[in-house]
Parts: sequence; structure tokens; C-alpha cells
Amino acid sequence: MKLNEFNQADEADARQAIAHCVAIPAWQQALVAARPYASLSALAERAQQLAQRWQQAELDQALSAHPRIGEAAQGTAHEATLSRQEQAAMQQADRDLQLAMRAGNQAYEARFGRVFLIRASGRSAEQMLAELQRRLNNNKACEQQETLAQLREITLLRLKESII
Ligand SMILES: NC(=O)NC1=NC(=O)NC1=O
Repeated sequence: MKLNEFNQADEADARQAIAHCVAIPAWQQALVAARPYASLSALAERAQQLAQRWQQAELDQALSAHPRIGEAAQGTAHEATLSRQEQAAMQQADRDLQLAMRAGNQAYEARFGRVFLIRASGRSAEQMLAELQRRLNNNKACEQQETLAQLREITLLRLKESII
């Protein structure tokens, strides 16, 4: 969707255009409410600003829409399609790496009680596994901040692909 279309769309259409960026209704609502945006960078800036406020509650909301790394999202929903694209590197990873990632995900979930979240696009499977193993050593507070930063990166990447 073009920026001027986004600015002029009715609330429901504008909301629909960005809903797949992150499953946090308050963020979607606030971004739509702050229209019109003079430029794409103004839109991105506002989106980032709103995302800085996210804490545990928003993380819990958002993670429901992010399949585990290495588990290609099922279904045809827009988010599922995006996840598969973002995680493309995992599809080509060899079997050992896929098994290591699965074991890493299980260790991560046992330690932090939620799915390991990483901005997957632009990263190789090896890089994601290395990141998982590095972050396994984080304390809970630090890991929450890292996870929120990754969620912001995914969200802004998706926004930049949605409104052009
Ligand atoms: N668990 C995840 O990190 N999932 C994902 N990261 C992405 O960049 N897309 C996903 O679906």
C-alpha cells in the first residue's frame, strides 16, 4: 500500500494494512490514529517510538503470531506466509542444524518460558543457532530486552514492506 493510500484509507482498512506487522492491537491502533504521515520515515519513526513502550504483556501478545524458528508456519494467513519467507534460511539448513535448532528452542523455552524470538530475515541458520546459544546465557531481564528489540526489528521490517 502506498503511503498516501494508507493516510487516506478508512480506519479499518488502514488497520488491516499493518495488522500482520505485529499482533499488538494497541500498537496498530496508535499507529493508525496518528495519521496522516508526511513521509515513510515519519511513519517508521512513530512506529519505532510506539514500539519502545512494549514490555512483557506486549511480548506475550505478539509471540502467539511467531512460530518457532525452524518450524515453518502453517496455513495461509499473511503472518504465516511472512514467517516462512523470513525463515527461508532454515528451510535449506541441513538436518543436523535443524535438529540443533530444535534442541536449542526446547532449552530456551525451558529456561525462559517462551518461544525464542529473533529477526530471521537476513540471517543464516548458523547465525540464528549461534544467537540462540549466546542468548541462552542471558539473565531473564537482559533476555527480555533482547527479545523486545528483535520483535521491534521484525515489526519495522514488515511495516517497511507493507507501506511503501
Ligand atoms: N520465533 C521467531 O523468531 N520467529 C520469527 N522470526 C522472524 O523473523 N519471523 C518469524 O516468524
